[in-house]
Amino acid sequence: MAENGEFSFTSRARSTGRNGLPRIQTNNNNKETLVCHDDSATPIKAKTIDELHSLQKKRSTPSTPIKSPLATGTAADGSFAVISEEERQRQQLHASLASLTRERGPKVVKGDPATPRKVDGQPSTHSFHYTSTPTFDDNISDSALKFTHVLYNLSPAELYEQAVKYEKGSFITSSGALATLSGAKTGRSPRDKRVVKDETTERELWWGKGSPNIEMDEHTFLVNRERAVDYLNSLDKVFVNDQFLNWDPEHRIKVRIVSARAYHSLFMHNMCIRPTSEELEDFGTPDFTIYNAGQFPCNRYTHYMTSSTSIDINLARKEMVILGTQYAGEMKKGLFSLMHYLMPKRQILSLHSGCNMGKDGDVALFFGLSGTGKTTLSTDHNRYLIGDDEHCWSDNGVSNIEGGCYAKCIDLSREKEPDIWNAIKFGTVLENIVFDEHTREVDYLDKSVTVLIKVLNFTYYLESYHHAYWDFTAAENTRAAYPIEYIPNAKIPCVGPHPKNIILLACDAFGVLPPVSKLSLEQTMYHFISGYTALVAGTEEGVKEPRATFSACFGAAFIMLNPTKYAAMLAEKMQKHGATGWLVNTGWSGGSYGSGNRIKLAFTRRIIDAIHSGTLLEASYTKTPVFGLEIPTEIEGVPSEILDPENTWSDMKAYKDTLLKLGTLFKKNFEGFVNHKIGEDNKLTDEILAAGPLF
Ligand SMILES: Nc1ncnc2c1ncn2[C@@H]1O[C@H](COP(=O)(O)OP(=O)(O)O)[C@@H](O)[C@H]1O
Ligand SMILES: C=C(OP(=O)(O)O)C(=O)O
Ligand SMILES: [Ca+2]
Ligand SMILES: [Mn+2]
Repeated sequence: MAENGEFSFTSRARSTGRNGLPRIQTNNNNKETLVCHDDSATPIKAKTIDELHSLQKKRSTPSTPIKSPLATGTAADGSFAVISEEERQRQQLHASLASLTRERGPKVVKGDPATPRKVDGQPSTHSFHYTSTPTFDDNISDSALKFTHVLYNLSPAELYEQAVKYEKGSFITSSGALATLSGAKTGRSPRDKRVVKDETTERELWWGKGSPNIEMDEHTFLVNRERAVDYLNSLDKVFVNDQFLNWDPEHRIKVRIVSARAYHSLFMHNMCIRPTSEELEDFGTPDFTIYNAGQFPCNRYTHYMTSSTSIDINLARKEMVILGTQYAGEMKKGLFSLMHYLMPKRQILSLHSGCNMGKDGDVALFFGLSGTGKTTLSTDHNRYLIGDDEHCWSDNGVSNIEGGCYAKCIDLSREKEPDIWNAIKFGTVLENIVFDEHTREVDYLDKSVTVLIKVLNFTYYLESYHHAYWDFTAAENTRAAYPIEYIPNAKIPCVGPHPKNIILLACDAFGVLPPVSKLSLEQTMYHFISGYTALVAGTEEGVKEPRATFSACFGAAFIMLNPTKYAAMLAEKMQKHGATGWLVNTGWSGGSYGSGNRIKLAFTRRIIDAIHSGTLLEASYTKTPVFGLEIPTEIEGVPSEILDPENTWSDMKAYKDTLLKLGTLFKKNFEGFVNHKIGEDNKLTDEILAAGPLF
């Protein structure tokens, strides 16, 4: 017989029950009651499982004292009506989701349909309370009667749960990041980006050859908008994010993002500026709204539609519609296009650049096309990160447009990029990466998901001439999106003084541009307008060759006005603030792709260090043929022989041919700009022209 006081089989005589089975006794002293009694735990308040679960979640406390439930507002007829703050917000959301052609619907309800809210107490910032909570049955009704549940500004934890529960391909990785799939598109679709041409935009925007703005009319926009809104309303629930763009408080823009996926909502939560609870309560009407119905295609019978994807911007309506692509970068870069329109109107220059600041307040901008190193090089353990991709330069200095970073993570390593590596944790969205099914450890070398898409793009090629281009942005485009504060030395608020160094990044897969050259103002403008890079894309399996890309202002896909407008503003600002321009090749050395190698990241970092510290400005220089670039003879930590590409190629004829080939490509590209005036007179324009390759 056990005497340890925990439990024992007691003697038959004393404990046999009606069925003759011995009772279990936990306490020898408790002979009277003879019930199982666990007194090791403290008693809990809940009497039922449901009650217990209700204790698990504490209601968010409103950040400001609850406003009187009855606030005054003005009704449409001008009379004073009494509406609550809740009702005002509901009407706001309803307006965002309403059809423009149907009078009834949708019925907008805040909160998850799967977890109906209790009707009691005070309103919280995150849920509305209704006397009759809709059930799933309501959704079997027709479109005018069904409920659309709005999941409004959910937290990352809530979005994780939504993603893992309802979205195929969503998993938590070993470091806590949310792994997602963006579907068939793993990069942007620049040939499917359309802008409504109306009287104003016809006059103001850049149209025609070289412009990223493919025209569409207002009516077609509305057809696509309705398609997106109908799709969103057909769902049980949609996600709504209300957030900000631009850390400059004077020029902050309020954006609303309506989307169907938790992935999209979390992505934008990370990428836009997150409002405080107070700011959210006073958010009001957004300045711009995105309708992301990316899972749903556009209709090829609709005028202007050349594929099943369309990303449509209507500046007059302050709206953007996404159909047929779930690549989240479309939203971020779509808003960037908007800023490229709004900011120059206010004499503020919008820039496709990374930005960081030294301990002494020296600011550097990093311009470059996708994959040239803006994110990698602006993330620098010895400097404050202002932002990795989109900035504004105003009379006050620089400000980041975004609240997060979007890093490429192909071949990412902890050793080479520790800050980005460590940012991939809970809250971070990881797109299209591959992980171990059991340990959930990510294999950053694995390109399987994005490689598969190369084949898909080839299918598009057969389907339509419009897609007869190589999609550079999609290949090997695995990505991580994280809030900027995940980088330990982020500068919050993300603003800084006027830049001292303007670094133009080019990934020259031809291997003929020097690792670094110091530029005159005219050369800076020439290379800024050219916007050169050459990446490598596999055309057929096993055959890879560099291809030159020229993208005005290092971001032609996003600019709205003629490139000369931005160029003139940059020249004026650089002159006024005495900034120095640099051209840094983060691409190949010792030969083109195939024979040479990509310049080691460690060497590029030493080059950038020397720019920041000012030592490179003091170095001695020689001039290169063809491009006329000033190259330093020595940089600490970098082998001197690689500073002049001529020294690194073994085949001198091949080097000279390649150099001339690239020079010719530059000249040809610039022909498109020779007739445009930059700045007040023709003097600067002529000087910029003369700053290009001469041979
Ligand atoms: N010398 C180098 N300089 C910069 N990046 C390099 C270099 N060598 C390799 N890389 C890789 O190139 C990629 C640059 O991408 P990223 O910084 O995201 O570009 P961007 O932000 O301009 O699109 C990263 O994956 C980085 O690791
Ligand atoms: C998000 C993008 O930006 P980048 O590659 O310049 O970082 C993109 O081009 O899709
Ligand atoms: Ca980037
Ligand atoms: Mn970018």
